[in-house]
Amino acid sequence: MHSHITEKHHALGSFQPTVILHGGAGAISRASLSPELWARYEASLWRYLTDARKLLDSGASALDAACAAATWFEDDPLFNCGRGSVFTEQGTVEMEASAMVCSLGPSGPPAGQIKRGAAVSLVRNTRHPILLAREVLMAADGDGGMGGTSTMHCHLSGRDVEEWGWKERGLEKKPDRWFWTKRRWEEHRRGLQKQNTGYTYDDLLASVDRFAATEEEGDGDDGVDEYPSQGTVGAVCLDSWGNLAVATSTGGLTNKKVGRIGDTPTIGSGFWAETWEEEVPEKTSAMVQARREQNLESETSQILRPIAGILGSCLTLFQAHQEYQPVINPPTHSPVTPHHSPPILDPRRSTLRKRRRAVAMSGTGNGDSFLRTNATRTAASMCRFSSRTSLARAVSAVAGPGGELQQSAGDRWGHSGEGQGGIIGIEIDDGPVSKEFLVEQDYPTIKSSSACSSTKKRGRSVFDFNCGGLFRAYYELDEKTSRETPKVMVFKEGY
Ligand SMILES: NC(=O)C[C@H](N)C(=O)O
Repeated sequence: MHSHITEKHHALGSFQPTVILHGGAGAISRASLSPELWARYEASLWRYLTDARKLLDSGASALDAACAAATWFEDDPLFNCGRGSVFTEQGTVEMEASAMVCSLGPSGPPAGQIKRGAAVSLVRNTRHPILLAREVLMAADGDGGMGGTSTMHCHLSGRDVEEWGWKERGLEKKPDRWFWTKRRWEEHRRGLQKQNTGYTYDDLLASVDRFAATEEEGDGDDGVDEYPSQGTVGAVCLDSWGNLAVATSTGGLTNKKVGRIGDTPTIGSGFWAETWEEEVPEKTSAMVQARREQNLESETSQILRPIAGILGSCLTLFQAHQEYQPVINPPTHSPVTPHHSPPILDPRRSTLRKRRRAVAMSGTGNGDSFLRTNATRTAASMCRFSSRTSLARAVSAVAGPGGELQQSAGDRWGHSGEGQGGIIGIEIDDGPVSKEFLVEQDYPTIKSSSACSSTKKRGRSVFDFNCGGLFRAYYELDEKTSRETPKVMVFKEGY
């Protein structure tokens, strides 16, 4: 089943691999999610989480592991992607997928670095749309019929790219009915209730298939009736070399217009990965810091004492303009406020060093809202342009309660699915900075911080959502024992 691991590396690197998955977000409630149905989601998420982690631990790259996890979801009719995708208004299936990578590792560019991100949309008959997105990501000049500048395209759509995937890249083609599930069909019909024509799922199966029927058929009845489909899937992986990768796959929204493109294949909206370098105060021991401060005090007083009287008020003004870094205040609309104002760091008191950081994210929810807010790049930009902002904080500001997505729905919030969603992600950096420097702590960062005794550097897995639930799976770290435990959740609290 898990046949998409392509690379094995012999020596593992200095990062502790990790993975976080989502299986969709939306107005999920206990009433709509029976214990039996939850048990099925939990089992699938658990299996894909632990299997992806095994791949990473045995040397798979972040891109391989993230794409492999997405293919497992794509074959699982429980989720709205691949087999089990929702129907369009016209009763067709149009899938979308994307992949993106970035790296902190010193060992050269990871797979796909040249292009970094790529996506496909309007995919109808490819068994694993995520593998098609991956092929577009990897396509290089003179390679398999996508020569010239076309190799640099980062979003391809429709029949031609599918044909290329099947013919040039050996991807698997499946007939329409492979993707049709009774559950999605019922959802589709319920959504179109007002125009009910009495056309049934059996009629659908009997209708003209674009291909001859094959031995494999869609999962006719998966026993799931009521739960509204939100199940876009996403996998964010960190491999041992400090590469981050994100893979996202979806059937889109139930009864979407034919031809509608959502956030999943739109770079910066439903997925993003980015690395950068920034200057931060070096983490120094308390003694060194105290000595430095003493020296600074005495230097300052030697210079200033004779002219203190004259310059007094001017100096105050001058210092006010020497603040090291703009502090991003939490958005005023967000109920999430840090308990303390972080101190302003004086560059004269700290040695600056270069720090490399990287983040990768996958979103799920109302894709049009993700498009309108450019959700995932917005969160990355908060981190990038204020080095004091953690990914946990940025994700909450965008996808948490009262955040940017919710705000974007305006008066329509709560009346439709607009604005609803969630984001998962992983953040890594190449070394610690003083705690006071960071504006964070009060956000749902999963305990996986670098502050543990292991010699491996760790990523920080994060998530937040503004709606009833987010199907998610990740590893939680016990800082005392350094043991990591797989965790599968849907609501804020346990099921
Ligand atoms: N369930 C989802 O996440 C749907 C997807 N974001 C879309 O709007 O296409």
